[in-house]
Amino acid sequence: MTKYIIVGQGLAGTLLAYRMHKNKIPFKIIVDPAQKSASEIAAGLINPLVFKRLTKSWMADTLFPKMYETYSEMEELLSIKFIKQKEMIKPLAKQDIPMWQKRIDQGKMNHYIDRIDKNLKLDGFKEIEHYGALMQTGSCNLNLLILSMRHFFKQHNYLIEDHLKIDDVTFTDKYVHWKDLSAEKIIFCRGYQDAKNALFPADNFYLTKGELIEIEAKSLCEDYILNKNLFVLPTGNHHFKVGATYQWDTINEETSEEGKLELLTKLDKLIDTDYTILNHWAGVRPTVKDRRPILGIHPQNDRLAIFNGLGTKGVMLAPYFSEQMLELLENPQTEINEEVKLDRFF
Ligand SMILES: Cc1cc2nc3c(=O)[nH]c(=O)nc-3n(C[C@H](O)[C@H](O)[C@H](O)COP(=O)(O)OP(=O)(O)OC[C@H]3O[C@@H](n4cnc5c(N)ncnc54)[C@H](O)[C@@H]3O)c2cc1C
Repeated sequence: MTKYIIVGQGLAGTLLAYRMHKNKIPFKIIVDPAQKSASEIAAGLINPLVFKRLTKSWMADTLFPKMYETYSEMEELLSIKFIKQKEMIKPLAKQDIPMWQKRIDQGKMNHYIDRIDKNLKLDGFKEIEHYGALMQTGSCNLNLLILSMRHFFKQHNYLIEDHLKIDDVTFTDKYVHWKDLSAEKIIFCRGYQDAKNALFPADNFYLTKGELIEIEAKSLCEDYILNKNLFVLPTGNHHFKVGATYQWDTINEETSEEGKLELLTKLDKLIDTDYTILNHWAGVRPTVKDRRPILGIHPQNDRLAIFNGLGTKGVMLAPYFSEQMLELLENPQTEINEEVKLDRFF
């Protein structure tokens, strides 16, 4: 008997489980390590802006402080560093400059835009005529975070490595049961696998496949993250993650030659140095039709809950919304953000 069963140990399950541990709430977390997880391959880029119309990312001012606070707590808990802050350089076309200047003059993005400038020559990159430089940007080494937390959960006897089949989950008056485990509630955090979860309404996800590569480039500058149509993220030892693609027509976890070609074509427009491809990954982002996370307890079955829909920005969203999710589980009357409520699909 435990209080909560969490299914899935990607970013969503990991952050929710971390909060339960922190609050000394009994739980078990089930993960099938053979089931691919977007979190284990994602680049983990942290970027507060949406470049298209140069706006702040949804709720950035609220999400950012919680994100840095939570990850630094977890770094301390695990005695490892998985967050790296690094300035991001966004090469600009001449016609972009007035909009960037306007945003700087308006003063609403002073936390995030450091400056616009020109003529930047970085080792291994083609000369950048105009650019914007961003602050509070960086990356989260998600693979390290997820696997270190898996080790931590194992040590504390929270983790069950198994594949959960929906048909094996049963409900009685007050409890939910799976194999020999019983709990007050089960929370699904299975990433894109929950797009086909028979226990919840269908057709709310609009999944996005993504591919990225890792390269080694001995003479490429490692001081900044470059972001123009794709990102070039230094990860140390002359290694860089380069990504990502957005594909909506074919949803699977297979790497493709087209995906690789798309990335290499864009990369070659940005850099002029030799490199070797070390890795190529593909995964599926749990993106929702209205682009908002999904949090909630099932209105017709209060033993059933979901925390999902972290989409393209899981690193920013998971810390804040895992806290809201736990508050909701502990007190179902808690008012959470309207836009993320599971109720919107009923
Ligand atoms: C190519 C790519 C690049 C990305 N880049 C970024 C980025 O730069 N920045 C950013 O913020 N976000 C990025 N994302 C998005 C980010 O990865 C997601 O928002 C986030 O990882 C989703 O986490 P999740 O826990 O919901 O899902 P997942 O990470 O997919 O986790 C699902 C979990 O459920 C488990 N599971 C599934 N089915 C079962 C079952 N039946 N039984 C037991 N366990 C099960 C899986 O093993 C896994 O542990 C990227 C995604 C992709 C694909």
